[in-house]
Amino acid sequence: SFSDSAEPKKLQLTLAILKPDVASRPHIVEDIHDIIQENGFFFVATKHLHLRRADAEEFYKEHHGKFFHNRLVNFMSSGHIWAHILAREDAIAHWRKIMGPTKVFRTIHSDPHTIRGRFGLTDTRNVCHGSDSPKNALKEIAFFFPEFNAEKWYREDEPYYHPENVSFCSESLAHIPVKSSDKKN
Ligand SMILES: Nc1ncnc2c1ncn2[C@@H]1O[C@H](COP(=O)(O)OP(=O)(O)OP(=O)(O)O)[C@@H](O)[C@H]1O
Ligand SMILES: O=c1ccn([C@@H]2O[C@H](COP(=O)(O)OP(=O)(O)O)[C@@H](O)[C@H]2O)c(=O)[nH]1
Ligand SMILES: [Mg+2]
Repeated sequence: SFSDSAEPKKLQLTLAILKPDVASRPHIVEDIHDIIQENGFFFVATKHLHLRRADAEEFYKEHHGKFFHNRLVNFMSSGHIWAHILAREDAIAHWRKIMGPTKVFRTIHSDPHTIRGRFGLTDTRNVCHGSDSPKNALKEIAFFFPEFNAEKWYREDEPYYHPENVSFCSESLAHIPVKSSDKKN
């Protein structure tokens, strides 16, 4: 049954961001949300927000001192973004694969059918972000969704995330699992 918590955990969580270059273009956001669903990801939670400069500094502090750091932080705090907790088997690697390589000026030639290859503007304004390791995924999820308890999610929700057992709420941009206690038999 779906609720057997002894089942091995199948889904991995990652943090995806749609950056200000695309977040300001609703039709592209819709296309990317469709691509995410077509690739078998579940939307666990979504926020539409505007980072303050200091928050963008904090989020990208691993890049402090690099030549692109200042423009990256300015860019990331220049407008609204979408933050998504996504779940899928191998979510971290798969999301980065469909995003495509970082540098858009190369990616438009090498991987034109990836998300960055299709929609990217420049090496900075490159559409999207994806966590690069399980440890960073949890850190980044906590940054944007401090109220989200990953341990509790794995315990109470992950077993219910099956394609035939979730409904997509387009208002909140989240897949809502149907738990057996909610089902009217
Ligand atoms: N050479 C560069 N020139 C301009 N901007 C860059 C360059 N390298 C990276 N950036 C910007 O900094 C971000 C973070 O760089 P990083 O090396 O972590 O790439 P990434 O992991 O592919 O991207 P992200 O962390 O946003 O998912 C990039 O997504 C891009 O916006
Ligand atoms: O000191 C520098 C500054 C820029 N670039 C490159 O210059 C290009 C344009 O920068 P970017 O894509 O960040 O443009 P922006 O979005 O800032 O207009 C990119 O290929 C960067 O990697 C570089 O190699 N060294
Ligand atoms: Mg990165």
